[in-house]
Amino acid sequence: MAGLLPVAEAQARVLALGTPVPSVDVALDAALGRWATAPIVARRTQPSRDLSAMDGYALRFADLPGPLTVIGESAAGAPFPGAIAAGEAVRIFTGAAMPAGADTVLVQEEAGRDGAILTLAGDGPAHVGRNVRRRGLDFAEGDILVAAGERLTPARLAVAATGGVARVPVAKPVRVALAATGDELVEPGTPGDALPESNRLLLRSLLAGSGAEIVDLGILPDRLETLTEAFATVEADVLVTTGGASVGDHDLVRPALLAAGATLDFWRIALRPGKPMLAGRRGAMAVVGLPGNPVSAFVTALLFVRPLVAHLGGAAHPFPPVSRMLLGEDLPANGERTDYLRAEIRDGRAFASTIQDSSMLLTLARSTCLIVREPHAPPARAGDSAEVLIIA
Ligand SMILES: Nc1nc2c(c(=O)[nH]1)N[C@H]1C(S)=C(S)[C@@H](COP(=O)(O)OP(=O)(O)OC[C@H]3O[C@@H](n4cnc5c(N)ncnc54)[C@H](O)[C@@H]3O)O[C@H]1N2
Ligand code: MOO
Repeated sequence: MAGLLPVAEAQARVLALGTPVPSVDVALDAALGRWATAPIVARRTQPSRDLSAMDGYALRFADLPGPLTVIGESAAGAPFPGAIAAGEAVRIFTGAAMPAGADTVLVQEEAGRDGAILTLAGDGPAHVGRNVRRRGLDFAEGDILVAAGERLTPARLAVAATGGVARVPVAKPVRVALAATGDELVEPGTPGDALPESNRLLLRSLLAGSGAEIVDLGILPDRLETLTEAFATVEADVLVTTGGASVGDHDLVRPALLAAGATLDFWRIALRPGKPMLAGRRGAMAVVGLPGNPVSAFVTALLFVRPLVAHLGGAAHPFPPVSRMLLGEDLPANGERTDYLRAEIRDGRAFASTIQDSSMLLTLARSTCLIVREPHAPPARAGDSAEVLIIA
């Protein structure tokens, strides 16, 4: 279709519309889901000294099979103060410091104990150093624990804490203004038969846990003056609208944005669902106008809005990761738009839903992935490998 922007080009242009957000240091507890804006470097070595990996006896490997004399105890947080000499052992527990002179731990299941006398009751350690965690096994002071641009996952926060880091550099919250448009829409839970508005909830949920701060503009009516006023006065890093993006007489988002002083970068993408998406700027604020159909709003939010917010939040890899999956059924040749087919994964295979209508939320809700079909892709066969985006 002439004039429609390819998806990858549209994605690059949307990222370029954003204005970088400054960094700030926050406590680890406030950083989950955000991105490190600078490398997080270990301030300590882990473990900071040689530790036992097991409950048992610290000894000198050369002294085995013994018998040995137990001269004391080393517990985590209460190390044995002295050193062991030839023929001696120290009772030791997991995580406790190795006493000076010991090089190996005999696990207690393979030890015989009679008073202070320790004997070998099994095969014993296979080699010197067995069951000892050497100083620096995990990382050393100065090592990079989290690279700039990486997401702060639970494990990365835990390694930062272990590295002696209490505050981490992240982007300030990205302010995302959300506006639904449409005279037919009511807030969810409103009695009656009117259409509950669901796109803002979808967007809030997709952005949850990424450090975004939502500026809620609510449901706006299909009135040019009201939309213009809202778009001209909102203050945010990103404005996301839904609905009113197409060509109907009541599709007023584009004229309202222009009247509000925004400039449009593009309108309409070679994408199904989501063709009528538009993008531009008003001053330093990026503007993304999503189509109103809920599935179109979901797909465009996944491909454009969440990556833009991640990019402004410092993400090195803001786009949704692509996986591969075998197709469960044949697929017909594709048309000129990149298609994101709602599909379910069963037994490791992706089955596309029979009806791919962009208004059908239940189909989307039941889907676990989107099958990506490139423009003009030839027919595909069951068992072929296909690109998918995992969505649930
Ligand atoms: N003559 C043409 N008509 C349409 C075209 C076209 O190229 N030529 N494109 C179609 C495509 S593709 C899409 S997608 C839709 C998108 O249109 P709009 O962005 O203008 O969306 P609306 O008309 O406002 O709404 C579409 C549909 O979705 C419902 N909706 C809207 N907002 C919400 C919301 N926040 N929560 C729940 N549901 C919502 C709305 O009631 C409509 O049913 O245009 C095609 N038309
Ligand atoms: O391309 Mo529209 O987004 O499907 O229904």
